[in-house]
Amino acid sequence: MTSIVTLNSINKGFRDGESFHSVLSNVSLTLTQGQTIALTGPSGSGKSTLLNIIGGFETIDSGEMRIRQGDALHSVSQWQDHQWSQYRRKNLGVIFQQFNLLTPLNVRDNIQFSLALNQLNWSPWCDQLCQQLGLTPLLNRSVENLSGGQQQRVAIARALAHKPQLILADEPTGNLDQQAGMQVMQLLTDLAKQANCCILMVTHSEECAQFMQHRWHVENQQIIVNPSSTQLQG
Ligand SMILES: Nc1ncnc2c1ncn2[C@@H]1O[C@H](COP(=O)(O)OP(=O)(O)OP(=O)(O)O)[C@@H](O)[C@H]1O
Repeated sequence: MTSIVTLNSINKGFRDGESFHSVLSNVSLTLTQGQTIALTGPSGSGKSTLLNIIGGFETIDSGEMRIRQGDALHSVSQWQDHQWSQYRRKNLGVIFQQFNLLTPLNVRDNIQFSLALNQLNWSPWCDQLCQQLGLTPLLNRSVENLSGGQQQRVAIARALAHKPQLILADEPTGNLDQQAGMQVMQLLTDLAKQANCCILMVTHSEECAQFMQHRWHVENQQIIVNPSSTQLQG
């Protein structure tokens, strides 16, 4: 199994006035190529914080994070902004609950925009993505006029268009009804498998978690890998 991100004994907390609030304590984990993980845990336990650390949107207080670029894992401790930007553009796809599409643009331009950031052109893979996501007839439609399920399918196409090694998803079906949510989960997992992408997905939904191969549960500043049902209930 090829490791793409490793965290080694990392700590993260936030300062609140005079006090310090520890969120993740001495956490070690490895994300590997093609692995899919549901990240669950109580509200405020640190799920989004973990996603933000792995995406380079939050720094760690101590410990070591390493990220694969090419043939090797590199420590990010000395990375400058431009190295984080390059990592995010090339290696990362992000899917949010609120879709975060460029609303004045049509479907094709939303996907093309993300490719252009990597100096990539529209490829047969993009045609395949659109086909499987049911977006081909919608390519010239403005995204603001699409339904929630359609918009989330555009967000998935955009996140996967450059075949990133890692997809970070934060409640990707949180704004969708049950049926659209399950359809989006099926498409996301099928397409990520075709592209050999790892998915780390925050979810509060048991149905969504079932689509992932693994479950990581955040509680008491720790991550429990593949928890028992007793641990999930607390
Ligand atoms: N930028 C910040 N400044 C201060 N505190 C923060 C910041 N970001 C997160 N926190 C705190 O860290 C803790 C973990 O927050 P986080 O958003 O990671 O939780 P979560 O598990 O994703 O919660 P939810 O399921 O409610 O979205 C919370 O107590 C939150 O208030």
